[in-house]
Amino acid sequence: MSLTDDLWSDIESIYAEILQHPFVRGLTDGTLPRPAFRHFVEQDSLYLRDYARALALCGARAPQAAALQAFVEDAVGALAAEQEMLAGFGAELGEELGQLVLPTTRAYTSHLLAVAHGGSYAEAVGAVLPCYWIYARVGAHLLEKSSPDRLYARWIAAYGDEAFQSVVRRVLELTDALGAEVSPAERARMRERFVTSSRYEWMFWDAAWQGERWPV
Ligand SMILES: Cc1ncc(CO)c(N)n1
Repeated sequence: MSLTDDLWSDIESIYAEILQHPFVRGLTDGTLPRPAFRHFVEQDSLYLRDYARALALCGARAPQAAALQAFVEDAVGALAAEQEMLAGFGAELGEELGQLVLPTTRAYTSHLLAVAHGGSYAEAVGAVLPCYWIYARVGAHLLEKSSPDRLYARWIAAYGDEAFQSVVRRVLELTDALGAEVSPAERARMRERFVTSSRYEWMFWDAAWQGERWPV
């Protein structure tokens, strides 16, 4: 099995839970309450800044120029997405978005940055991959249904669209090339990082749905 086949088989059940989540279902049927979407947009704009840092680190550590270029381009893409969250969606959501990084966002970005700084290059790729791949799969899935809500339809279009899908294909190819080189122990570590990030992806939607706050 290719590395990406192994990775996806590890998160099949997490992915199924993401598609079932009321936040995700609420995007397509339009029932998602605005405050939950607002929570998501606010936290995602904060997330994207650190995600861009993690991608830039992957790029800096990549042994080959093609991977350096891919990750650095995607870091710039994540910063553009941050601006789109703030300007494009934030403006429509009324009041200025908050700046407080909430627990799940902090936990997820801390995980990404810890692995990107302290793990191997391959582990760093394992950690960032769910951010690409789960959004591409969720985006493509939701695109089939779109949404009666104009704002949600726009969010779906951004992640379902072909430009994002091709960015994700490039990183999947690069991951499989890496899979052919790494030791079994390294492959196991990549899988662990990948599963952890995937769990955080589910938690990120759930935090917005629950209106997560710091308890004290
Ligand atoms: C939490 C999260 N994961 C992944 C993406 C897409 O890269 C995003 N915008 N937000």
